[in-house]
Amino acid sequence: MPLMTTDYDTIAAISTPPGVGGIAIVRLSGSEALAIAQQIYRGKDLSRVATDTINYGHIVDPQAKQREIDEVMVSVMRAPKTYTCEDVVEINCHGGLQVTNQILQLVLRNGARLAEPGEFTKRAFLNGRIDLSQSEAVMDLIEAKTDAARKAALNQLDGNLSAVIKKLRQAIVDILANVEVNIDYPEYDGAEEVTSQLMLERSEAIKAKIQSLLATAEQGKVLRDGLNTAIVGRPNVGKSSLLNRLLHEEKAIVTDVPGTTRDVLDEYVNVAGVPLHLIDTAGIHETTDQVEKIGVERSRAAIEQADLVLVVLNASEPLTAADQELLDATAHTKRIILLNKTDLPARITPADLPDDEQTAVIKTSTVTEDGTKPLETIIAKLFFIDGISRQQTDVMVTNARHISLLQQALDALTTVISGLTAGLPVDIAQIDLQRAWELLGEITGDNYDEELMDQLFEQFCIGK
Ligand SMILES: Nc1nc2c(c(=O)[nH]1)N(C=O)[C@@H](CNc1ccc(C(=O)N[C@@H](CCC(=O)O)C(=O)O)cc1)CN2
Ligand SMILES: Nc1nc2c(ncn2[C@@H]2O[C@H](COP(=O)(O)OP(=O)(O)OP(=O)(O)O)[C@@H](O)[C@H]2O)c(=O)[nH]1
Ligand SMILES: [Mg+2]
Repeated sequence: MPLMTTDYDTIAAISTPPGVGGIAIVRLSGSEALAIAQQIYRGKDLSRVATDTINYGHIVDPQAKQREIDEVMVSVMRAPKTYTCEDVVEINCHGGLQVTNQILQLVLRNGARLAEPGEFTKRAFLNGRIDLSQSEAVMDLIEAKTDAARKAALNQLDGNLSAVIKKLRQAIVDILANVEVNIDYPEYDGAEEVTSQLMLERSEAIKAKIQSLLATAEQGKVLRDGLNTAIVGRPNVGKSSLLNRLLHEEKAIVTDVPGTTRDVLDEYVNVAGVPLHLIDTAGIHETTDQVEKIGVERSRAAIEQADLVLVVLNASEPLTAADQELLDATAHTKRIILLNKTDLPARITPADLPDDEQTAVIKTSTVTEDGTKPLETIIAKLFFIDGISRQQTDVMVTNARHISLLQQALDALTTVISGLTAGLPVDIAQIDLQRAWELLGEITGDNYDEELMDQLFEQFCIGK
C-alpha cells in the first residue's frame, strides 16, 4: 500500500451518535492530534505512552484555570498503522450532549479543525490504506439494514471487489503492452493480424468477466438498498395490518376507520433474506380531505418508484372500480396481488382478476396470518435471493456508481470488439480499451476527480 506523506491539518469530530449514552468518543486525526489532546488532558504524558494504548485521566480547560470537564480514557494510536494512517487520539468520555460538545469545543479551540462528514475515511483513502470502493463500503456497513447487506458491505470493505477490478485492469494493461510491442517491433508481415486477433480474444474474455460481475448487480443493489415495496389498495383493505404482519410488530396504526393511514410509512424488513423497504401508503380513492389527498398522491408516487407492488384487495367485498384502477395502474410493475380478509366469505374470485401469468395471487388474512409464508416465499423467488447460501467471499456489485461504471466499461469493450471484427486497426481499437481501463479505475479511485470525491464523502456521517 502506498503511504503518502501529505501532512493534512488535524481534524476532530464526535464519532458517536448525538444524545445521551454510556460513552461517547471525540476523535482527532493529524500530526497535531497528540499535542492538542495533551493540552486539554491531565494524566500521563501522551507523547511517551506506547501506541495503541488507552490511558486514564481528566479533560481540563487550559483557558479556564484547568477547570475539570470530565473523567476519561484516552486512546493513542500512532501513524502510520491507524484508521487514517495519521496520529489518532480518541477521547472516550461520558456520553451526553454537554460533555461531548464541551470536549469538542476544547479541541477546536486548541488547534483542531472540525472534520467534514466522512473526512476520517477520506484520509484513509488519500493516505492509501483503502481504495474508493472500500471507503464506500464503510458507509454501506454503517447503513446496512439487514444481515445480508452487512455481509456484502464487509466483503467489499475487505477489498474483494477491489481485487477483481484490479485484475481486470491488469488484464487490459497486458493487452495494451502487447500491442505496443507488436506495433514497435513487427517481426514478420502478419504481426498486425496476430495482434488484432489476440486483442479481440482477450477483450472478449474481459467483457465476459464484466458481464458476470454486472449479473450480480440486480441482487446486489437490492441487498444494499432494499427492495422498494409499496403496499397499495383502497382504504381499509388491510394494508397497515399487512405491514405489521411482515414486521412482526404493531408498528402501523390499524383501525376500522377508512383513511387511517394519512401519510406514507416506511420500514425495513428482512423477508426470506430479501431486505424490503416497505412503504405503507394511504388508501387510494378519490378524496376531498386535503391531508388525505396529499397522502393519496404520495401513494401514487410510491407505485411509480416501487420495485415491487403489493396490491391489497378486500376479498370479502366485490371488486370495485377503484380496485380495477389500481390493477391497471400496476399492470406493468412487478407486483403480487393479495386477496385479503379471506377469513371472511369470499366475494372476489380469481376470475375477476387479470389473467396474467406473471402476477402471483395470494389469499391472505392478516387476522389468521394465513398467506404470510407463501407471500414471503414468492418475494424470495421473484428476486432470486439465496441470501444464506452466498459465500462470504463472493463478490457482488451493490453500488449504483459501480454498476454505471462497469456498464460503461462494458460498452467500451463492445466497441473494441465490434471495431476489431470490422477490421479496424488495433491502434484505433486501443483507444476504447484504454477508456475501459480508466472507467474501471474510477471504481477503485485510481482515477478520481475532486468533485466526485467530495460528493461521495459528503454523504458520510460526521465523525466517520
Ligand atoms: N474506537 C474505534 N473503534 C472503531 C473504529 C475506530 O476508528 N475507533 N473503526 C473505524 O472507524 C472501526 C474499526 N476499523 C479500523 C480499521 C483499521 C484500523 C487500523 O488502525 N488499521 C491499521 C493497523 C491495523 C493493525 O494494527 O494491524 C492499518 O491497516 O494499517 C483501525 C480501525 C470500528 N471500530
Ligand atoms: N377480517 C379481517 N379483517 C382485517 C384483515 N386485515 C385487516 N382487517 C381489518 O380491517 C381494518 C382496516 O385495516 P388496516 O390495516 O388499517 O387497513 P388499511 O388498508 O391500512 O386502511 P387505511 O390506512 O385506512 O387505508 C381493521 O379493522 C383491521 O383489523 C383480515 O385479513 N381479515
Ligand atoms: Mg393503513
